[in-house]
Amino acid sequence: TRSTRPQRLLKAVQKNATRGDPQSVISAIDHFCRHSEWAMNIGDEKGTILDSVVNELNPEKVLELGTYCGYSTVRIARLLPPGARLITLEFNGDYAAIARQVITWAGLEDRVQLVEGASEDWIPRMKEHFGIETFDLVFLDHWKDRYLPDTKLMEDCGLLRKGTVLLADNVICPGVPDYLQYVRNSLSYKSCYFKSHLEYTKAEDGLEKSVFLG
Ligand SMILES: CNc1ncnc2c1ncn2[C@@H]1O[C@H](/C=C/CNC(=O)c2cc(-c3ccc(F)cc3)cc(O)c2O)[C@H](F)[C@H]1O
Ligand SMILES: [Mg+2]
Repeated sequence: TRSTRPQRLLKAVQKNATRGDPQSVISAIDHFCRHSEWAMNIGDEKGTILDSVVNELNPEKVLELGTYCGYSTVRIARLLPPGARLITLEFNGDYAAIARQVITWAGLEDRVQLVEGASEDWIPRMKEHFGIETFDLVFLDHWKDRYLPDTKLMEDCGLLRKGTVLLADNVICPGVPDYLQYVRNSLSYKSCYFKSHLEYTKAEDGLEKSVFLG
């Protein structure tokens, strides 16, 4: 039967990227998505904004909601010091299998913990299962109607501390209106919008960076 797009994306990485070289993995995926088949990775333009937020924070503990093929996982993990940890949640087994291979091709498997499961099931287990008290950075890029409930769940589970940064993809396209309204009006967050474009297109999109104030 015909291969899937994530399988073809992985093939492009294995063909065009150098093992152990995260930048070549990023470039191979961006080239594939720009010239062969569009895929919903954050992409190179918004990816540069993600990079700057990670570099500014120098986070020890990072949570990613929605791994997909692992593109943003590689972007974030390549900037982390060896002692730091990125936990990424993905409940689609096919996507998780592809992402594991992409992350390993980049040579970043020792900094990344890919958990195959749903965010709503695993957010409440971060303390007892991973020994994580709070996160320094959370990257939201999963189902758009889950950004807000999962943010409230993270608050309730005590996973956010004064200064924790939430970075949300797609706040314009496809859009996350309920989440935006919440973080922009809540007294518990200082929020700002980074205007950009939908990956590999000219359509507007952007990232919302929200600092939890405790
Ligand atoms: C709900 N809890 C979950 N737990 C674990 N993994 C999850 C969970 N929910 C989803 N996943 C996992 O997270 C991923 C979901 C990504 C969804 N992303 C998008 O839809 C998305 C869409 C566009 C887009 C824009 C314009 C257009 F014309 C078409 C598409 C652009 C983007 O950058 C996106 O991120 C994965 F697929 C799913 O299994
Ligand atoms: Mg996205």
